[in-house]
Amino acid sequence: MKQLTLPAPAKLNLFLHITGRRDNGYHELETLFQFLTIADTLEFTLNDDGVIRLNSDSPEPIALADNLIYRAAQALQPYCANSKLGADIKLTKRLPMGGGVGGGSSDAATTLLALNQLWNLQLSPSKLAAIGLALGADVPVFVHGQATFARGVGEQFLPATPKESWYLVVHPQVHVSTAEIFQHSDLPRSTAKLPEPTRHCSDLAWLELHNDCEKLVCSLNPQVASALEWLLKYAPSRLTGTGACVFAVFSTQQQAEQALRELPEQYRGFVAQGVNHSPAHVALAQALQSE
Ligand SMILES: C[C@@](CO)(OP(=O)(O)O)[C@H](O)COP(=O)(O)OP(=O)(O)OC[C@H]1O[C@@H](n2ccc(N)nc2=O)[C@H](O)[C@@H]1O
Ligand SMILES: Nc1ncnc2c1ncn2[C@@H]1O[C@H](COP(=O)(O)OP(=O)(O)O)[C@@H](O)[C@H]1O
Repeated sequence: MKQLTLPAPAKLNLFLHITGRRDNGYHELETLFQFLTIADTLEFTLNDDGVIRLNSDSPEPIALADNLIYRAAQALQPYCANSKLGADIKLTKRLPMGGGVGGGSSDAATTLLALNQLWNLQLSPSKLAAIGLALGADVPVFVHGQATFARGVGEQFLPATPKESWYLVVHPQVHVSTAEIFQHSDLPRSTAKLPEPTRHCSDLAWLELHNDCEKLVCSLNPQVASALEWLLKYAPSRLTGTGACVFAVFSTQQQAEQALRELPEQYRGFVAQGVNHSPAHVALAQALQSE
């Protein structure tokens, strides 16, 4: 295999509870991840000069050394017996950056999955997830590729099967710093741990759950508050991750598309379906089958 094109899907945190804080400052979370059908696209072409090149159409350029795609590829190079193996990578960016839909983490995970194949490394999913965790807390979820109830700081996973609803995701066009939210003194940090996580994930009792970052993010960013207020006129709605994106849940694509048509022009938005198997894994399996 010399070429591989894979999606890097978005995620939503259908809820996000903060249940404590560790001595190192990191927060203990309980959160439900589901993938979306909207994705960045990454095209990988094997080269034999040992160099990793990235060609990105991203509207917000990132220095190569900071790009999670480049960092993921670099993290795999020590596992390559043949030091002449490199990759030319083309990124088509569709996901809003730093919006709580996980685009950077997903790009990193797709890079790990693709180069594991192209460089024939045969690293297990657990090994790839461990390499990914060093790049970001959400990377392992994208590497495993299954909707997940996660506990701790990105290290305890239970497969989940939330309803594959349709979502209208709205980006209020502001940037929220994850680190700033987690450092804030007003962030609630003591939500009780869920007694029986699997029950909550399979029947999607998520309306009874919440996102502990939502109130603080809304109070610091009036644009997020007003986007959420607008969405709530249409359907149950919530913040994803630490924002800035907010989402509303609909039973049908038509309902979500209808609300999108009425989106005020100061926001950006898209409609996508929630899926419990990552589109990256579906595409990888198809590529391997047609080999
Ligand atoms: C909380 C989530 C939920 O999906 O938010 P989003 O980034 O998606 O909005 C993520 O796990 C975020 O993951 P990621 O964005 O990779 O965060 P990291 O780079 O690992 O951490 C950024 C900063 O947030 C704080 N942080 C992050 C995760 C965590 N469980 N506790 C923390 O206190 C730390 O101060 C850290 O330095
Ligand atoms: N390929 C990439 N795509 C998006 N963001 C990236 C990428 N590489 C590095 N980053 C950095 O990671 C940060 C978090 O990215 P992203 O995953 O989009 O945010 P979030 O976790 O809030 O959804 C961005 O603000 C950006 O600085």
